Amino acid sequence: MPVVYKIKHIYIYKHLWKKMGCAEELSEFKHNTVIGCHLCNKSVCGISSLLYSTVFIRKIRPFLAEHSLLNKLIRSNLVNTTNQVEVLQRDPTSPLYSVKSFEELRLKPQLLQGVYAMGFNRPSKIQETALPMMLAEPPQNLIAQSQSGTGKTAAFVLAMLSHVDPENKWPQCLCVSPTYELALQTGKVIEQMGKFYPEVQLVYAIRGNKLERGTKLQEQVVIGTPGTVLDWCQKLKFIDPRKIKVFVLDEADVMIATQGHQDQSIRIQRMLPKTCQMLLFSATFEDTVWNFAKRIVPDPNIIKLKREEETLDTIKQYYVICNSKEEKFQALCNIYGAITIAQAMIFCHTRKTAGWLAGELSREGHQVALLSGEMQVEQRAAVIERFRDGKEKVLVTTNVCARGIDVEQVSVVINFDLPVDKDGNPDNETYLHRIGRTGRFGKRGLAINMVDSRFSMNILDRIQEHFSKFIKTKQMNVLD
Ligand SMILES: Nc1ncnc2c1ncn2[C@@H]1O[C@H](COP(=O)(O)OP(=O)(O)OP(=O)(O)O)[C@@H](O)[C@H]1O
Repeated sequence: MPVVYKIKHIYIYKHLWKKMGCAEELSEFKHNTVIGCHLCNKSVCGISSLLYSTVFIRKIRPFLAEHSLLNKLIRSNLVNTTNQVEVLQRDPTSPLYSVKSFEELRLKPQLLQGVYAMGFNRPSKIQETALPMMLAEPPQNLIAQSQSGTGKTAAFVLAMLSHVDPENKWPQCLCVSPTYELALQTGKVIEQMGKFYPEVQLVYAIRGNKLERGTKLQEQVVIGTPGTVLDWCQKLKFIDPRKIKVFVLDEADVMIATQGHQDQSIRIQRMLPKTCQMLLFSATFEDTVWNFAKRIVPDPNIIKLKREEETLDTIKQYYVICNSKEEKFQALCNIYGAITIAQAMIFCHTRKTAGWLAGELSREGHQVALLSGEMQVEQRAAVIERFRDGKEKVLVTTNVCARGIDVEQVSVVINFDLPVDKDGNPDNETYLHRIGRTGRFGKRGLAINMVDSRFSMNILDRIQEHFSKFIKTKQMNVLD
């Protein structure tokens, strides 16, 4: 029997360590997660800390591939961060902090089962604070803000499922999402959370889901995009809006950034009964979002963050200086090995740059996915699905998927171009949404901003000022 080191439930065999050609002392990797292959009883080491593991990972990559362990390696990142989440949940300053358990939130047993099956141990701050308000009798309206990836979706999904009367076979909860992809994603959470509550059914009011004229929906929960939901309520009459008990507006900031969505949402809201509970969630609350929120949610409870609380400390932010687009590309190639240990998203300002970058990376032999606005929504959803499954490690995109998309393995976000609005001013909300694709629910994340001109440096300075957050500079080779 070889000597086995046990580090946090996972094993490493000493003889294999040497065989893999690892000259480094084991102690150097003390804090790392180590994984073993259960199938062939061999083992290999995986490292959770992204940055100082690159060389090591390169060395063991062939071994991992041989034993189909690449996916487990990514999982090992998650194993370690479970501890991180638990630590954060005990820190009163963290958005994941909670004093209550899910039991204390008085959820239905079927939902409690669903929550635990999803691997949630404790609620986050937003879940702990918002759920009692949302579940109170009589129902209360709520406008709520919480940082990206802190469990807002899970919070309102639990509220909706708690309010459904499964005996009544008609739509009772209506959730409006700003995009097709987000509607699908939230729908998945509803399906997972409601897994042990099969009497409650869900239907998607999204483009492509064509129902026969005269259909009267029996599903109790409807999730969709504003245009289709409006049609289903008004023109096609699949939904009787007067019977809706809970109305959720998710990602309100994204909603109002999209032409026509604000108007459609208000028209839907006007058809709902006065007694309907209105819930509005957003990660950012600029004045425009506030005005919209107050118009749509009468007499609300409000949960709001201070500006300096909006960014998450678990996401480390840096910037690197390059002199041109080509230099940015070269810099990206240099750290490619590091960013593909887990998954990365690269944001560009235009479809043209995104297309160019994805093409260049592919020419260099890197396997990347491209997601941009001109693609059909179904095509976009398929790209996201492949990325979520880890089939591609790098997703090059524009703002089209900056917001709301939840892929937990994303550990690096790169702003190939900094986000600016149409007047050339910093787009702070988009910045927050983009970097929020990493650091999901307490996981560590890295955001790298590529600065290639005085103009972009000025944008970055203004972003730092806005969030009162100092962003450090780094040399690209140091990042590697
Ligand atoms: N209590 C919990 N315990 C563990 N994981 C959780 C918990 N609540 C949510 N999560 C997980 O955290 C991740 C982020 O949650 P969610 O998508 O609900 O965040 P969000 O605040 O809606 O994010 P965004 O602002 O980007 O839309 C998801 O993968 C979700 O499964």
